[in-house]
Amino acid sequence: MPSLLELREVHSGYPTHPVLRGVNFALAAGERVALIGANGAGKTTLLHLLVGLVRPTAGEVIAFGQVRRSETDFHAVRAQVGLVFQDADDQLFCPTVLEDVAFGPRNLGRTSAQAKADALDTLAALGLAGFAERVTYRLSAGEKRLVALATVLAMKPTVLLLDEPTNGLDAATEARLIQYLAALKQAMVIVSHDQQVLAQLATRSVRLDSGVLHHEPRMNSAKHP
Ligand SMILES: Nc1ncnc2c1ncn2[C@@H]1O[C@H](COP(=O)(O)OP(=O)(O)OP(=O)(O)O)[C@@H](O)[C@H]1O
Repeated sequence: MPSLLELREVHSGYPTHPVLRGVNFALAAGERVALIGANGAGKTTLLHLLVGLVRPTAGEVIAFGQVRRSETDFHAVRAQVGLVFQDADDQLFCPTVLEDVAFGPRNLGRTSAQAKADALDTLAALGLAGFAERVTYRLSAGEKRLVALATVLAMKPTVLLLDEPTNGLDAATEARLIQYLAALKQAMVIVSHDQQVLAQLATRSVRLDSGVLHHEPRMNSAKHP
């Protein structure tokens, strides 16, 4: 099966130090891959490479069968690949929750009525019905995390990249979120240190260590979609 997203021999880093050294990674349809590794291992960097927010110093990024290099290339990728940032404050910038969640669908060219409907549907599906008129900056950290996820899901992306999606959630909300994500058909990469995510959601995992990506044995406990 052709990959949705792929990194081939990718190197990345900053003038002071290398972060990734020759990483090979491929995400296929239906997979939910957990990306694990110590703090500072380069997990966020890897997600950002997949959507062109960080560019490789060597190697190739391939999305939907095409090598992507320019900002225009990645603009098209970002219309189909939804990234939920590690810090929800990087995702939310509108006065109200509804405006934030409708922003993405509207930006993709949907009518304002359709964007609003998509936003309200997504909020309801995430158990956030009633949040539409809330003031975004006054939400709790956990509420912000769920709304940040809603901003991405409302765009109905083909692929989801989730950077520590369960951080700061209470146990009941986390369980509900995992169940919700497990029912989605989209392929996803999930950066997580959370055992529940690994056990219940991931279909396999990869681990970054000293800039090298290790492919872990396949997991059996999570159900494949
Ligand atoms: N703009 C930058 N300039 C210099 N170094 C950076 C920059 N952004 C990230 N780094 C460094 O790159 C390394 C990888 O960072 P990254 O955020 O990808 O790690 P991570 O595995 O996601 O970490 P965590 O689990 O703590 O979120 C870290 O050492 C970080 O300090």
